[in-house]
Amino acid sequence: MASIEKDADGFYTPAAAGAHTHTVLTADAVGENTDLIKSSFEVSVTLADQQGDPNSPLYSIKTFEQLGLHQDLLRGVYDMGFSKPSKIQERALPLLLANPPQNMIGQSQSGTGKTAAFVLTMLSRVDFSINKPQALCLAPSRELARQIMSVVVAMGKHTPVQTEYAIRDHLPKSVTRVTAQVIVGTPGTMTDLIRRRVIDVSEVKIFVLDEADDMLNQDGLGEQTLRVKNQLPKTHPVQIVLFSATFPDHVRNFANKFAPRANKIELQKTELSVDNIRQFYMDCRDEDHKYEVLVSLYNLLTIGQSIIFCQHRHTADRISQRMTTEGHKVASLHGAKDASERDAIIDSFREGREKVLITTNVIARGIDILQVNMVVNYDLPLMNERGDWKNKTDLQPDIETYIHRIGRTGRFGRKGISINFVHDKRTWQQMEVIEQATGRGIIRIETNDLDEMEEQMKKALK
Ligand SMILES: Nc1ncnc2c1ncn2[C@@H]1O[C@H](COP(=O)(O)OP(=O)(O)OP(=O)(O)O)[C@@H](O)[C@H]1O
Repeated sequence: MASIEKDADGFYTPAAAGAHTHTVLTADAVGENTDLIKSSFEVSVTLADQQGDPNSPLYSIKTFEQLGLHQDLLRGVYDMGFSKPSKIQERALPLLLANPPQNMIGQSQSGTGKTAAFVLTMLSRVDFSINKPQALCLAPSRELARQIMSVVVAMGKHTPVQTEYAIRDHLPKSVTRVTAQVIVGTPGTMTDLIRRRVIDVSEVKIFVLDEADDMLNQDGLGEQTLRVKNQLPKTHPVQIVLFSATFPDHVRNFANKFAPRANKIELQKTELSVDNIRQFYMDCRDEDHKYEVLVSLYNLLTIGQSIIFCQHRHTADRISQRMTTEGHKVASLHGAKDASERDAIIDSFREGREKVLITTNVIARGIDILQVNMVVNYDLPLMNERGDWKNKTDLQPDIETYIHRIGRTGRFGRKGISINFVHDKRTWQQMEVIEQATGRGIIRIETNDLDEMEEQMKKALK
């Protein structure tokens, strides 16, 4: 790997922002004035405004043409309806596409378009005349791996790219060789397929970790992720690309070793979450009251779509079963369900067939469903110092998971709201810690004042 010149602190500093243009759809361009068209028109106008605001993470002075993408990929990007790059895309893509390839540690808020940045890089690195794996991408959940793959397929639509999954229960045991060029998966299955030589890594040129801080967490997926990296060829450089909305201090050192001499795009601690997500809390009397409050919110939860996060699988099961018995339509998703069941549940939620999804941290990261306008932290995310929440001692608020959970709403400049349930002094203090760490106010709403909640919701989502 060629060494890279950087500033005295070792960081890449992008050029100062200059003039910008607004891209606004005209009423004629959107056609008839149905509600759906009107709302997509409003979103487009808002996005265009934000993409022209230098303080927004969606801001860019460049066009996709100026970022050095191949014509076929540009067509893919425009087919997806993107008109201008976001800040992370504008800053990261020229560095990611430079030759010789350079490593990257990239940070940008949730919902600001990191996926496109690394997917376009993977597709740019592939030699389509070689039928061997060349780009590997790992994510912490099968749901996220499947979503990333949908972006690879959409952006690569005008290329001959072949793709394959490395997720549990996907490839039949009879498959002995994968010829696809881009492989997206989870670390356990990826390691296994490489070890069994079903995936031949001899031509791999780029290795991407989405949600990289999670993938490198030494008490979680870190060991398996490192195993994949150690299986990669030593005969030629492999570009290592790490992306996340969060990089807590305890994984930064490991990230720097994992992606040596990387170009870095970093956020300040005060910029971690986007301000289009309004945060609220409700002070419940006890655990059982939390359930009653959730049920009382059902009508508001179903205005758009909502995701309810619990700390444990059994809580997700318990409240979804109880709500279902009481006549509400909800789905529940967690890691103890079968692979095929998980796929069916998330697909059905994505298609809007269910409006309320009760889940655990399994989909706290990366999942991109634009209609989700509400996130409820039924339980606040907690962990102990070692990043382990199963061992109940010494549990502290898990700031990173909180940021990712609320980031399931407010995607790419849209408005969203989050509601935290607290029910005793301890949970109240935990929420205070979260409020301080994220630097954003969390507003109280009375548990019995649904009118106030509705009013606040209208204001927040306007
Ligand atoms: N340049 C663009 N113009 C319009 N929409 C975009 C653009 N780039 C990305 N998007 C859309 O924005 C949404 C969020 O993008 P993406 O899922 O990549 O966010 P992310 O930064 O990876 O978020 P997270 O940290 O939650 O994983 C997606 O629906 C994506 O299609």
